[in-house]
Amino acid sequence: MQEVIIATKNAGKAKEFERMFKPLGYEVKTLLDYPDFPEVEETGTTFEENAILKAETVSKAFKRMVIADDSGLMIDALEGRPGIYSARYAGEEKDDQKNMDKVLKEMENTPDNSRQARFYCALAIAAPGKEALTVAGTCEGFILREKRGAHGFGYDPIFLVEEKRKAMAELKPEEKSQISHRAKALNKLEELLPSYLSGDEKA
Ligand SMILES: O=c1nc[nH]c2c1ncn2[C@H]1C[C@H](O)[C@@H](COP(=O)(O)OP(=O)(O)OP(=O)(O)O)O1
Ligand SMILES: [Mg+2]
Repeated sequence: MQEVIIATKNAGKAKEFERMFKPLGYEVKTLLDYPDFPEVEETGTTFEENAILKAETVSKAFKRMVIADDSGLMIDALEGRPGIYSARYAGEEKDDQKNMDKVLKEMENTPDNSRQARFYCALAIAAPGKEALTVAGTCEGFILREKRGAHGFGYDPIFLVEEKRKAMAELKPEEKSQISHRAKALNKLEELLPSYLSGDEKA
């Protein structure tokens, strides 16, 4: 089976990429398979910049084609926060429960009709000798008032998926990987991949 390297140390993302790449005939390797590889610092100001940083750093080190994911939750009532700071919203330890608790607290007094939010996923692909390319996907929804469901990772328990009327964490993994921001971005990447690999980057 062909192999694809995803520049992530996030186990939740790794599982989702495994599920999404399997039908395409790819075995997924992530940085969890290379625990000594240092975490890439996310110094960019956009999801796209951070995804490129991660993809290019790992691609240069491995001399291989690499895909990276930078993603997060954007809440209208919080002017787009936590945004690119989603992973460390409640501190350096990247604790999903603490991050969700902080959001729930900040949204305590936000009325039901003002709780719109979206997940955003930027994927970057980098390969030796090629300029990196990015695509993005979003998933629309609302911030719940308490955690619901046990699937997924990150902010999934407090995010009501608009088209499903269920918390993201209540969706089975196969359902999430049909409708998620990550799935939509990956669909776009799939379309662009042949021309990227053949070197015709403008196509
Ligand atoms: O489908 C999702 N469902 C719930 N939460 C999600 C999702 N997608 C991203 N998120 C949240 C998790 C984390 O708080 C942040 C990603 O931060 P982000 O820097 O991209 O990932 P990370 O540091 O965990 O791993 P890495 O950089 O090694 O890929 O957004
Ligand atoms: Mg990160």
